[in-house]
Amino acid sequence: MTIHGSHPGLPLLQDADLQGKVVLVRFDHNVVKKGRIIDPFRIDRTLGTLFDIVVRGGRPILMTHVGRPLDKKAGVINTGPDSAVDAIVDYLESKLHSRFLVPSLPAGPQGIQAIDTSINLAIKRLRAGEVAGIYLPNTRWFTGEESKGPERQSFALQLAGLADIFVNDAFGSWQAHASTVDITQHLPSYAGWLLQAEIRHLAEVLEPARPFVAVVAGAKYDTKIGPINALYDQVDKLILGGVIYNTYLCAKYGVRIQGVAEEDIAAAGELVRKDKAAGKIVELPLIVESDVLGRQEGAFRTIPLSELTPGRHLGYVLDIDAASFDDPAVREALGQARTIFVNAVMGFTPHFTSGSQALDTTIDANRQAKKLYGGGDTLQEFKDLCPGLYLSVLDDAQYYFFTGGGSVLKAIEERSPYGLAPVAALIENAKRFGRR
Ligand SMILES: Nc1ncnc2c1ncn2[C@@H]1O[C@H](COP(=O)(O)OP(=O)(O)O)[C@@H](O)[C@H]1O
Ligand SMILES: O=C(OP(=O)(O)O)[C@H](O)COP(=O)(O)O
Repeated sequence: MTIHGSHPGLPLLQDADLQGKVVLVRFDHNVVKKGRIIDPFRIDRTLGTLFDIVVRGGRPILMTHVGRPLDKKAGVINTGPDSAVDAIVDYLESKLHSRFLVPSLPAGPQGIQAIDTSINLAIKRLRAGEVAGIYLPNTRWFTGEESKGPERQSFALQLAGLADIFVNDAFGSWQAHASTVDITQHLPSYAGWLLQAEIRHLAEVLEPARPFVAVVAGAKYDTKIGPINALYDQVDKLILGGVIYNTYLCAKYGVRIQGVAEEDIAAAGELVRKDKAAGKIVELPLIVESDVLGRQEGAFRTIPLSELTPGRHLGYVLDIDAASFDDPAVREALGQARTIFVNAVMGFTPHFTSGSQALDTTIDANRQAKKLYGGGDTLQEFKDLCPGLYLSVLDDAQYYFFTGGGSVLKAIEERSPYGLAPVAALIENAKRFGRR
């Protein structure tokens, strides 16, 4: 098996017979913040799959998750307009000049319990060609999507009942949920065009030209700390920022930073221990402390790491000072690299953006490295902060933009794209349905 070609057991959309079939397709259109599309890049990358399905006679039912509406502590799913798919549907309708139906399903505090029979009329209209597609509500609004109880199986079965075929084109959605994994137990399932392309490009981070430098920052500490620990073993240098860096600094220097939980500091301890022996982490030496969770003149300041004495309590740490990228060790790491993977929003957006901007321009100055970016917010920041650079490198062979950041980290942790649970589920499905 090689990751340059596709896994021989991966069922491919191009091999599916779609004529007259209802095709349930899972995308990662998770690009909506507070009800508005921030950057449609992830949607645009899936239009080829949608076109292919329709052109070959398939009738599509689309689905995606948006945000993280499940409040794990309260056990409540927030089904408000902020995490609705409506903005995605508006975008598709204006881009494709087509109409999509969004079924309205009743939701309680635990989300949507079931797909009721009102969907049948929508499917009838879909089959009759009266609408271009159906777009289901946010998958994470359904009780069963992330549940560990029987609701999960029942949601997967209800989804399967809507369609003849399942297609996964949601590279960014690596978490094993009902709409990415369990559904494959019930329908013949295939990898879409985007998923296939992303898997091919993963070879560049799984078998990288060295030195290989990863820059990881942002806010999703809970799901990224495990993969970062594994990533550490495979990189030559690691640069951290954002909330992830804050937890590392607490563990390393014995300081406390406002908003950083004790259990997160404990989890970062493993990284600190590893780095004592291997010394791969290149520290950004200047951090920005703020008294408020926002930007207020006079309320924030730059602190050098040399002032982090044990026991010191800092306020919020909300950015990396851009001058950190003039540090010789940082310049050397980013300047000498042959492969750079970036899943890194360096500061608390939209208030603090200097760190991310300095990162992007420093990386671009390395003309020999392959530069691979991944992550919804990471790409959006790149585009917003360096619009000229972003446009000029979109078709540059030295750059590649993945539609998921956590997915790339997870694949590195698994050392293979086929270790991603939704991809493994497709391979299992092909065996079960006897197609490979
Ligand atoms: N120091 C910080 N404190 C709080 N939030 C931060 C900090 N640094 C970055 N962030 C936030 O991290 C988010 C991006 O993180 P994440 O979702 O993990 O990135 P991506 O979508 O690129 O994978 C942004 O909303 C940004 O505001
Ligand atoms: O935005 C996403 O991931 P990313 O921020 O790591 O790129 C994906 O939609 C996955 O979202 P999740 O991390 O809430 O499962």
